[in-house]
Formats: sequence, structure tokens, C-alpha cells
Amino acid sequence: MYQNDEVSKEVRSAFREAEKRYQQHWQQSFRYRKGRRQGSKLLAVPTDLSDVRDSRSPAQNFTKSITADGRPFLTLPSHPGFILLPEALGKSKQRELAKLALTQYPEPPANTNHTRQFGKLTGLWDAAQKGGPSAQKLLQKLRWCTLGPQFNWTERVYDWHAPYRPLPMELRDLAISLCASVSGSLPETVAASDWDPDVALINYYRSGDTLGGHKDDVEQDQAAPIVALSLGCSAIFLLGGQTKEEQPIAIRLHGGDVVIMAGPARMCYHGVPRVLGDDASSSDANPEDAEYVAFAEHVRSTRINISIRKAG
Ligand SMILES: O=C(O)CCC(=O)C(=O)O
Ligand SMILES: [Fe+2]
Repeated sequence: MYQNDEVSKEVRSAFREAEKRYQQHWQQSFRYRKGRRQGSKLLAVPTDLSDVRDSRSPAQNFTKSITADGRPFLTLPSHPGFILLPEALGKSKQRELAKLALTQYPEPPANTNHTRQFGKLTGLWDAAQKGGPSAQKLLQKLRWCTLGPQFNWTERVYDWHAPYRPLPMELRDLAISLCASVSGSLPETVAASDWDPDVALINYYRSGDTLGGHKDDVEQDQAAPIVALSLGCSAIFLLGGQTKEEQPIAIRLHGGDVVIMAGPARMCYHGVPRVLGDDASSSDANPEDAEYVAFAEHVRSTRINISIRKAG
């Protein structure tokens, strides 16, 4: 009990408070029989999501606009340079990208979170599908992968000398066209028309995984757009201000949504404190498409975010 008193005195930033608030908390529940404790289990504590703005019912607090090609997008007057395109990726595009992100993209020479410990792993998806228990475990624990020049996490720099595969053309083209579709709504300081991305970072989130509040500040031009594609499960995305003391906005992102951060929005803390369970957009596997069923099954409990950037 004294411990709780300590915790409540600790000064946490507004961003950290929000992360805590949206993370999944668990409570131990004991089972009694004739007054004696028989066992216990962990119960998920419900999270109050009433303050979360939802990209699929954006009535509150977003400014709604339409791209030149007729698609809706949302902005926030408080965060110039932040643009949300709900359902910007069609179902088949989502399927195609999820499949690539689980099969081809993590293949060498791309680095993943497993590279340091296990070296370059080839054929992880196929090995896991064949039932190899260690491959299945490694696939469950796949957390990130870098495309284009390798990112050195210790020194926080891009390494242009180590061997790499260029950013896949389909990601480059997709990001450029998404960015072009809203370029009129980007701050004037953002050179969107000659933006040519060269790297991508893929984050894989399973239930319970989080991405702590951060700024992406190692790219050369820190006002240049980052185009982030959400696939699979929905999640709570926190968009803060330039310091962690500012109260962040919580937004529920769904599979198929695209977020663009450019100009001043690049200076804002952001993170993902919570991956939410299955939602309609991630459970539409066509049972006739036998090959896709395995991917659908995996993506049902996974969120994948591909953020496409210009590093150099
Ligand atoms: O997963 C997301 O929505 C955000 C990812 C992100 O912030 C990053 O990769 O830098
Ligand atoms: Fe980020």
C-alpha cells in the first residue's frame, strides 16, 4: 500500500500518463472454495476509450477534406502537417502488403530485430508455416524490419555502406502518390513535390506490444513527409506535441488507414500504447483463397505499420 503512495507522487509527463492510461492492465482474480484460495487468473481490466477519436467515425475534432481524386482525409488544426487518410488502402492492397511484410520484406539483406542474435534469417514465414517451433516463435517475436539502407539503432544513424536492397518500388510509388494526393494541404515549408523516399521501417505489433513515445529525428530533412501505412489490427496512436509535457491526442487507427506526418508534425512526439483486438477490416479472409488464409490468420492478431521515409 505504501508503494502505491510512492507511485502517485511520482511526476509523470502528460504523454507518459496517456500511455499508461491506454495500455492494457491486468488484475489478478482469485477463486475461493469454502473460504480457501483455489487458484487465480489474470483478468483484463477494461480501458476507457471514450476520449479516443476514431478514424472511422471522425465527427469529433477533425477537419474533413477531400483529395483531388475524391477521397476523404482528416487534419487537426492543432497539428499542422498531420494528415490521416481513413481506409486509403483497399482490401486487396492491404492483403498484398501484409503478405509482403511477412514474407519478402524481412528477408536478407534487410535487418530485423532478430539479426543481432541470429544473423540473417531466410525463409522465416515458410519455416513457421511448416511447423518448425523455433521459426514459429521467431515469427511471433518479429518486431521490426528495415528496408533500404540499414538503420543502426545503437548510433541512431542510417548506414549507407552495409549491403542493402533499395526500398521496394511498390512502397515508393504508393507513398509518393498518397503524399501527392494531399500535397495541397501540407504546410508550405514541406517540399512534397520532389519527395523521393528511400527507406521504410516496418513495426510488427502482437497483442501487448507497444511503441513508446518518440520523435523520428534522424532523417536528414526532418520536415520531409513520413507516410505510415497501417495494416491488420487497429491500435491507439498517441499524437503529442513538441514536448512530452503536452497532452497527446488519442486516435484509433484501423487497418487500411494511412498517416502522413510532415513539417511541424514531424517535431511531435507520437507512439502506440495499445494494439486492439480483431476488427472487421482485418478479418475478411476469403476462404476460397487458400494461400491467403494463413496470412489472414496471422494478421488477425497482428498490426503491421510500414513507415516510408526519405533518409538521405
Ligand atoms: O505504428 C505506428 O503507427 C507508428 C510507427 C512509428 O511511429 C514509427 O515507425 O516511427
Ligand atoms: Fe515514429
